[in-house]
Amino acid sequence: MKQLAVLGATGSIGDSTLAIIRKHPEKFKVFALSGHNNATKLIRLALEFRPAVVCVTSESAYPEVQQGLTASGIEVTMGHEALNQLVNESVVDMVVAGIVGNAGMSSVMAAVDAGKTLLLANKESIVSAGELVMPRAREKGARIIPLDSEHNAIYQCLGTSYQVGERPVGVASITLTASGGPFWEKPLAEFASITPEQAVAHPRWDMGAKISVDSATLMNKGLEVIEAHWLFNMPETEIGVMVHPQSIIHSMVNYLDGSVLAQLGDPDMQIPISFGLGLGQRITNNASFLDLLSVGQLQFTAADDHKFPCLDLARQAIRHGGTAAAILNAANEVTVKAFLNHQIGFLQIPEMNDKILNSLPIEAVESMAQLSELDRRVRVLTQQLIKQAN
Ligand SMILES: NC(=O)C1=CN([C@@H]2O[C@H](COP(=O)(O)OP(=O)(O)OC[C@H]3O[C@@H](n4cnc5c(N)ncnc54)[C@H](OP(=O)(O)O)[C@@H]3O)[C@@H](O)[C@H]2O)C=CC1
Ligand SMILES: CC(=O)[C@@H](O)[C@H](O)COP(=O)(O)O
Ligand SMILES: [Mn+2]
Repeated sequence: MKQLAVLGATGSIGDSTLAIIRKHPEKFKVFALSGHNNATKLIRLALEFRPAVVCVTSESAYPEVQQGLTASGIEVTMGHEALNQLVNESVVDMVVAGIVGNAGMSSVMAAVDAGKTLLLANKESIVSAGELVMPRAREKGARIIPLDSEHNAIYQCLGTSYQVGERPVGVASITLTASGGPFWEKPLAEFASITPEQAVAHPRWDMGAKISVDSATLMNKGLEVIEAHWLFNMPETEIGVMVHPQSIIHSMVNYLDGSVLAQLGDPDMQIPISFGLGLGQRITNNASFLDLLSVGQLQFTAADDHKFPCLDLARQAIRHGGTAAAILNAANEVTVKAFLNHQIGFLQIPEMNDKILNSLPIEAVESMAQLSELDRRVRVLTQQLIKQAN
């Protein structure tokens, strides 16, 4: 029986994870759940899964959750410090990192520091702090299993002896597939009028709002190139991106001898998450089986950097090195939120991300404290830029 801490349990990754756990009560026990603002859902999940601890990271949602769980005997804690403590509990075998954004960074580092098995969906923490997280994972013996569908696909193709963080042997390059998002075929001239409602309507995946907007700008693919750079220890030049609108091939490994291995499946996060939860062993989930005859055709095209500049911004950030990716990531979190709140237009997301990335000094990455302070500073500067534009 594996004891799990499911962070971001109230979100989309939380939903997919808990749907698999529901199927395997003999294999998994939920030790802890975390949520931020959605008190009602967190209470409901806690009463269903009966964890020992529930952590509410938002101060304003805490009283409601505490009250809702008083009679249950479940311990309710509050804040990110408390979250890091529960991740560190000796009984925890696996941590599912399903928090969105840089807010997940300290708990990812806490899991790595505690030498836990980390099932990683929260890509932003690796984008910002990969230079610190990866060596610390090696030092502490923490096993990282990527849940992000592309990275999980690469991980599956690399085989069971591969350890995340190693440079894969015999590999010339990897290719990350991208759906292209909802605007792949839309003319650039129409981008200025794109609404948040249109942007979150992803054609293939059912995900949270932030990652859905990232998919629409192709920043998601940019963040994934940076994530792959750290997880697979590969240079940016060996990480290709190909638009594949059907989202059936989740990514590919191009071996030195010309062989290409790919992982295929219906676009359902339960597939990569169940591979992670099973620690490489196949366990059942609720996903459908792929029927290629009904899919019919698989298409591939090159990414369009002119229409979607965010992908290239991410490549620039890797080439700059140091704190560049953390700057880009923080700016993007703020611009995406402003777009979702109707404060800026769709085209201003890449424009402002570019402006922030290319106006701040880039430093060597030294500590988590430095990255947290930088994150705070970039958010303030990006907010100022948004204010000036309005
Ligand atoms: N959804 C997907 O299919 C995929 C997601 N990912 C990655 O997984 C992560 C989660 O994405 P997704 O599940 O879609 O996002 P959601 O928006 O659906 O869920 C986000 C979760 O994080 C919690 N949360 C939000 N803000 C904070 C905060 N400041 N501190 C602590 N917790 C917070 C939310 O709590 P609450 O709702 O209670 O406020 C919720 O539990 C992202 O990094 C994303 O890029 C990667 C691949 C696929
Ligand atoms: C499910 C998943 O891993 C997402 O990151 C997905 O890849 C988003 O789709 P895009 O390819 O459109 O970014
Ligand atoms: Mn992905």
